[in-house]
Amino acid sequence: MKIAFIGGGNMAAALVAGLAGKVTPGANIHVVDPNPAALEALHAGHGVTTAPSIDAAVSAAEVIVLAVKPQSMREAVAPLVPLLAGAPHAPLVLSIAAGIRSADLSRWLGGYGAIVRCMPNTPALIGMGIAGLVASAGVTQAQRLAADQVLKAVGGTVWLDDEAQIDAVTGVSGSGPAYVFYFIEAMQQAAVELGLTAGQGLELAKATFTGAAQLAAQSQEPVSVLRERVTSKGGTTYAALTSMEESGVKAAIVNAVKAAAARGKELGEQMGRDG
Ligand SMILES: NC(=O)C1=CN([C@@H]2O[C@H](COP(=O)(O)OP(=O)(O)OC[C@H]3O[C@@H](n4cnc5c(N)ncnc54)[C@H](OP(=O)(O)O)[C@@H]3O)[C@@H](O)[C@H]2O)C=CC1
Ligand SMILES: O=C(O)[C@@H]1CCC=N1
Repeated sequence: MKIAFIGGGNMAAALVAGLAGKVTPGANIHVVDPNPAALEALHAGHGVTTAPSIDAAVSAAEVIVLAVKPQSMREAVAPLVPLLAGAPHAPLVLSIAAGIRSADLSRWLGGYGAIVRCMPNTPALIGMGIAGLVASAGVTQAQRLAADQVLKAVGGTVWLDDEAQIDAVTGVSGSGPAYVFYFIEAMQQAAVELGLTAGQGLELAKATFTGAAQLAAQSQEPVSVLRERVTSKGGTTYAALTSMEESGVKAAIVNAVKAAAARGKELGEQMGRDG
C-alpha cells in the first residue's frame, strides 16, 4: 500500500513510525511538509520519501493522510484538487485533523467524496494507539478497509456512525494521552514533596500507570471493582480518593474532556465558516 502524508509533524511522525516496515515498506510512504528538519528526521528514521510541497508522488498513493493543523487545512489541500480530479484509482483521503468536517473538506477538495475522518492518538508510535473513524457516504467498502488497516497497524479502531461523535473521541482519546502525562507529572511532584527523588517518583508513577492500565485492559471485571480492591476500609487509598472527591477531581476531568470536545466542534465551525 502506498500512503502519502500531507504534514509531517507530531501525529504524522507517530503514525509513520507505527506503519513503516509493518504495513508497508518505508519507501512506500511519502511525506509532504515545508519543514526540512521534520522531513530529514522521518527519512533518516524510516526510509520514507519526502517533498516540501504536494507533488506527483502524492497522486500515486492509495491513501492520502491529511495531518496538518486544522487552521492550515484549507490552504494545504488546495493543490490536491487537480491531482484528485485526475487520479485514475480514487485515493482515500484520511483526515486526522481535529474538528474539520467532511463536508467542508469535500468542498475544499472540489466535491471529492472518498473521505474518512479519523481521530488517532500518539501511542500509535508504539503500536498502542486507539482511533475513532467515520466514513462519509462516498467511501467504498475497500476504502473503509484500507483506513481500518492503516489504523489497526498502529493500535485499535472504533468506527462511528455519526460524524458528530468524533469530537467526543477527540476529547477522550485524541487528547487523552496528555491527561495521563499530566497525572504522571502530578504524581511525580507529590513524590518529590514527600521526600523521594524526582527519578524515584517518575519510576513509581510510570510503573503504576502501566501496571494499572494493563490490569484494567486484561481484567474481565469492571474498573470500579479493581478500584475498590485497592481501597481498604479506613486505609490510605480511601484517604486519597476522599480527598479527590472533596477537590472535585472527577468533575474536573469530565469538564476537561468536554472542553476538548467543545474546542473540536468550535474549530470545525470556525474553519467551515471561513470558506
Ligand atoms: N498531536 C496529536 O496528539 C494529535 C493530532 N491530531 C491532529 O493532527 C494534525 C497535526 O497535528 P500535529 O502533528 O500535532 O501538528 P504539528 O504542528 O506537529 O504538524 C503539522 C505539520 O504540518 C506542516 N504543514 C503546515 N502547512 C503545511 C502544508 N501546506 N503542507 C504540508 N505540511 C504543512 C507543519 O509545518 P510547520 O510547522 O512548518 O507549519 C507541521 O510540520 C492536527 O490537525 C491535529 O488536530 C489528531 C490526533 C492527535
Ligand atoms: O491538541 C490538539 O488539538 C490535537 C487534537 C487531539 C490531540 N491533539
